[in-house]
Amino acid sequence: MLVRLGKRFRTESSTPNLPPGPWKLPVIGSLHLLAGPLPHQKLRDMAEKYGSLMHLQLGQLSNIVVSSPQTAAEVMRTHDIIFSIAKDLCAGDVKSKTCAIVHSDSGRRGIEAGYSNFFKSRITSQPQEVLRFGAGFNVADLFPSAKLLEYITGLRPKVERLHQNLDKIFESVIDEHKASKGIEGEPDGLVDVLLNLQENGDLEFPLTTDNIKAVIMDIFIAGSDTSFTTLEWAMSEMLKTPRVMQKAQAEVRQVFNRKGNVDSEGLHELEYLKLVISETFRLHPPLPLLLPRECSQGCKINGYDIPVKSRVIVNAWAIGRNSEYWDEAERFYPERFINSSVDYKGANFELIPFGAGRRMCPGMLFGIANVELPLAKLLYHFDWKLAGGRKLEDLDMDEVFGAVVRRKNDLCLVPTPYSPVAG
Ligand code: HEM
Repeated sequence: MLVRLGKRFRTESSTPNLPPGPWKLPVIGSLHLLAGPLPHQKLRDMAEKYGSLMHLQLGQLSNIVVSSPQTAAEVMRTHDIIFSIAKDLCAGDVKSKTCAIVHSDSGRRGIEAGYSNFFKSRITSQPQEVLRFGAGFNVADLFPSAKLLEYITGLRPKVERLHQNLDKIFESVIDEHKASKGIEGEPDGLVDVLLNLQENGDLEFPLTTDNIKAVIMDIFIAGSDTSFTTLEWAMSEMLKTPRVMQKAQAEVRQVFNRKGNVDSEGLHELEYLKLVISETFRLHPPLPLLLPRECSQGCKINGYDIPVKSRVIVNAWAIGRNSEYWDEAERFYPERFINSSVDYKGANFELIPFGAGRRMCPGMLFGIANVELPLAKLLYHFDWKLAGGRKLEDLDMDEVFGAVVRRKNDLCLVPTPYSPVAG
């Protein structure tokens, strides 16, 4: 008996004190509870029951789900060094190069020129596919030791095909840029900037052609759907709340009527539009679960043990709709940001559409510009109504989950051109 008791004592004392979480089945853990199309919503519902720091066993993976500003601050500010972004999404070395390039001046100018060239050409549906695979909720991802699952579920062949397609596109883009190097009148785009950096070697690290491809991919994948989705949600919410649409439109037209068109110079005068964008980020952060992090060494948070290799998921969507922090949290009400010190730049953990801490989005300023300018143009040049004579009450706000959460149903609108003279 004594031996038995001793064994039991040893086992109990070595059992980690995990954060609370739902019940689990053998092998799949709590995977069945996450079934359904919108994991960020399911995770929010579970967090209401188990708390803002929750343990969730999914297959072989131990997940820690964070759903409140305080816990997010604790994880992303205090424990940032311990949690690194999960390595399947991040060939770490390439990511740091991307960040350095996005932050460098020539990098930023190149990205602006490169974006328009790229969208004129061939990258169209690929970003969505990459983001879908990157979301980390594929069954094969949850059983990392069962390599066969990658083939049974078809994940590996699909990812490899996508990889080959993208590689061919990037290869041909790089070749074209090498061939047209030095042609007068051609502005330097992103690829030219990267090729120059590779040739002149003025970075702290050598830049290989594979690195260049990865950086291009990172920037276009991370920057295209995120901005577009925000634009679409902003338009949807304004249509649902005509008062906001009219106010935003009146502001844009008042600022730009003297010029007759919208350009980036007057954008800083659009104070109300900025509130609209903040409110859109609060209700519709394009990456609702940010990017998953991995715990590189065991640690304690709020008194609970966080095991090494746990995947840490921060539910930015749930945080933005947390009624303890936001009055009438589900209402689209841009005025809530008037005289508010809360913004989305990473210091206020109740609003983190760009993440926070060391791994915060390095493309934030560019992302905002990508939303502000087109939104101002849409509002200035057109009045909008729903297509097919549909009523505003019929406009749904259903979501579909990829790594970017976008509208489930397309937003079909009829534009009526606006003329400043008639206005
Ligand atoms: C509305 C636009 C955008 C939103 C909402 C957004 C949001 C985010 C979020 C939430 C993350 C993860 C941060 C974290 O987990 O803490 C991220 C990472 C990243 N974003 Fe953005 N982003 C946007 C636009 C852009 C643009 C335009 C670029 C590039 C030009 C970009 C490049 C990146 C990169 C490279 C990372 C990975 C950083 C790392 O791993 O350390 N993003 N973004």
